[in-house]
Amino acid sequence: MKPVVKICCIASVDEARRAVAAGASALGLVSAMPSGPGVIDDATIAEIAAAVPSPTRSFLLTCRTDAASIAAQHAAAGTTTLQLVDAVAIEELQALRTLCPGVEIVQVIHVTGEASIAEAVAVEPYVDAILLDSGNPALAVKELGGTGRRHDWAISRRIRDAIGPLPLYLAGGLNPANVRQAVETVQPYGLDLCSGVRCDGQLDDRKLAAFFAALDGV
Ligand SMILES: O=C(O)c1ccccc1NCC(=O)[C@H](O)[C@H](O)COP(=O)(O)O
Repeated sequence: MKPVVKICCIASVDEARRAVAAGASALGLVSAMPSGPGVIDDATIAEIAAAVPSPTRSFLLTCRTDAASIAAQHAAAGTTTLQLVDAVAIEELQALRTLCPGVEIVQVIHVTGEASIAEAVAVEPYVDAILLDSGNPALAVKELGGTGRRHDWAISRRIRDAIGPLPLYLAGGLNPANVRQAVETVQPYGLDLCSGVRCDGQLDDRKLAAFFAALDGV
């Protein structure tokens, strides 16, 4: 089945509309992060989320790790989905379920090596989807996304096979030239990208169209 596409680092209502028109079924709104090119302020996140037409989903990307704080941020943002870009303790994931009933929770795993497989398997029972990305949370200034880098898709495929039917998104350096190989290798439920459809930080309609055209051929 052809993967759904989430366009991330959306920075304005205009970018949101253009991404949806191109074929995106989800949009990513990046809140305060230790690093990265896609961060926008909380007021802009709420403005864009309110303008996203149903059934398009709006993902709030947060690096917070305590349930109460994440739930408060999500309520203020008005988004449909939570994307946790840093590791969150199991007890906090359980608390988040109670605090945000009905809200889809997507946990990011940064694929840094074989240990990432066990990390994904450990969180699988507590989340609605896993998103594999290419950050490096071990750095002094954490990298938690928007790197434009690929990771080892062979490990991503092993994670796909290890977590059973749970939806799996693939992110990290995806672009029109490599998306076909990415889908054939990993067989993800969804694709997520930021830098591959941008020029000088701005969403680029030609790159967007090229990405969806490349996906049509998969
Ligand atoms: O873009 C950022 O600044 C960012 C920072 C911290 C966490 C996530 C961030 N971006 C959101 C995403 O989920 C990206 O789509 C994902 O990391 C892939 O980015 P890219 O490799 O540039 O396609």
